[in-house]
Amino acid sequence: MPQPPGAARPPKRILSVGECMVEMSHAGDGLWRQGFAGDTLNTAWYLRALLPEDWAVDYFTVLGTDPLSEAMVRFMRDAGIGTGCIPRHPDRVAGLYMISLKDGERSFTYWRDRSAARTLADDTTQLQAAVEGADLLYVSGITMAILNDDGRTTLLDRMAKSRAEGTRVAFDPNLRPKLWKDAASMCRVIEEAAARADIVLPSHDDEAAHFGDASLGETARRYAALGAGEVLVKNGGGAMALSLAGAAPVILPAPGMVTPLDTTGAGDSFNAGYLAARLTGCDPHQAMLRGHALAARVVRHFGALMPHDRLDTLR
Ligand SMILES: O=C(O)C(=O)C[C@H](O)[C@H](O)COP(=O)(O)O
Repeated sequence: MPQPPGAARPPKRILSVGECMVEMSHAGDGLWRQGFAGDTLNTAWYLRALLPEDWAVDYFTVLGTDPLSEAMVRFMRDAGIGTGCIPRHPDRVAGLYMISLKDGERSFTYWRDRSAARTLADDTTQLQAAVEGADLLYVSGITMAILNDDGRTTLLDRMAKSRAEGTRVAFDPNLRPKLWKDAASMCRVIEEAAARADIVLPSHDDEAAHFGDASLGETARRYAALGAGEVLVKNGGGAMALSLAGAAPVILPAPGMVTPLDTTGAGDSFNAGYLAARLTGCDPHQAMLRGHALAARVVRHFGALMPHDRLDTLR
């Protein structure tokens, strides 16, 4: 509907869907720091830091009624992330993960088998209500991994419907074999989800390990062939590949590597930098540079989430 002159434009809205967990990360001297993180929340966190105020960034998951679930919702709300559509499960609690580091490269141990978030697609109406009105829907392979078969079908349908209704759908395959029953189901569901996305943001090392892609270009081509109009293949801080509208991939040189302290959140923060730039009018090359600049900061920090006030200069 046309707006009367001078009327404020309604806010644009991103909805990120997935699981936020209690995070235990290194604090030095054998101590552990408790935070909150999870790939889709990490991207929402950095999107909130980067996007102007006329964008709403909302998160959809399911949490428990336990004190840590309460603290998690407060944590998101205090950061300016919308939590209004997060339902509570009466008997399940928030999941937990711990970061182990070897030369700055992270690996994760999870306690999330019965987390509340696993039920996020059990109620179709609730999910649909959360997605309604979103300009961008953001989902990852981890979101897919934590659901049961019915939940996966529900979320895949929602992605397809939202896309048909004009919501842009962005997807990071974020391959986590530990969360899947076997590699074949992981690869099948990841491709089904990617086939319902406009923007796909895979990481080449994971894709090479699980899909056998011999090059960055091959990863880009594979996802473009599934129907994504925009595929940006991340590459651990090195040169990346971009495929637009099914055209042959081009290689984008990256501006230089940094020595990481903890790579947790590198991919998620890159996605936020890239998407925030794309949503505010940058071309994919500029957006890649923004994503890279943010991820280069994040890997110099322990844990997935850097405080917003340390990101001021990136806005
Ligand atoms: O593994 C999960 O389920 C999590 O959500 C924990 C982590 O916060 C992200 O996985 C970090 O993701 P990267 O940006 O790829 O380092």
